Amino acid sequence: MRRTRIKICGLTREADVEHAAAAGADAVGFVLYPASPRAVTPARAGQLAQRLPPFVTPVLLFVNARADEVDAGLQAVPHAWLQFHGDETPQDCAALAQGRPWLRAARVPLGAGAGGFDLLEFSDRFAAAVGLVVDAHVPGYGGGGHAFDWNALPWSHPRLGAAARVVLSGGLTPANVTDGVRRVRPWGVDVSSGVEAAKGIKDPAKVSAFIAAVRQADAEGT
Ligand SMILES: O=C(O)c1ccccc1N[C@@H]1O[C@H](COP(=O)(O)O)[C@@H](O)[C@H]1O
Repeated sequence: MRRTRIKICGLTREADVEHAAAAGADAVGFVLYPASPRAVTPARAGQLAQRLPPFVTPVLLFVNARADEVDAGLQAVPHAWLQFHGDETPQDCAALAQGRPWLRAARVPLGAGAGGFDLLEFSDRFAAAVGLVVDAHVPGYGGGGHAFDWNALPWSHPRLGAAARVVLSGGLTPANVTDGVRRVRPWGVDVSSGVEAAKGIKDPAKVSAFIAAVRQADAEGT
């Protein structure tokens, strides 16, 4: 059976970290972007990451961060993966990551079609990324709770390795993620708004429902 990897992002509370891990998340995200309503400091991310059991990966999310800011995050959470969600070039990402695994967010315009966004070109440009978080283009760079047109991109193209590098993101919810996994067949999914009670506050029932909805699509073998 396929097993779509699941990242729950934008955590700010110990209880939410512990629930996400217990419910079956593969990764949790901490937003180190001060302008986000879900922002945490590096020190706080370090405290939260200590609540994770083995094999659940902490991911530090940055938007156009300086090297010293990324360094501070990695000092606080040394085993973290990195997610670059801004305008970083491939060279920026490689330099900032210092050999750590990193993901790069792609931002697909909203509305019908992909609005000129070329996923294959993006994938080639960011060939050194371990994964591409394919998100909607929203103000504030991300976390907007809006889904783009999943039918507009060539997910099964061989240049994407049958979507093996794709993490579907943007406006996912317990109600739509089963359909998203069926259509895209991504390696993973990433969610923030769709499992929240309020910005930065996760709803445990929504987190559990989201993970169950992903597993439903997995069980269908699609
Ligand atoms: O969560 C944020 O506040 C955020 C801010 C800046 C960049 C990215 C952010 N979050 C990421 O956005 C996507 C989609 O989120 P949503 O599910 O639509 O709310 C996801 O990768 C978040 O990690």
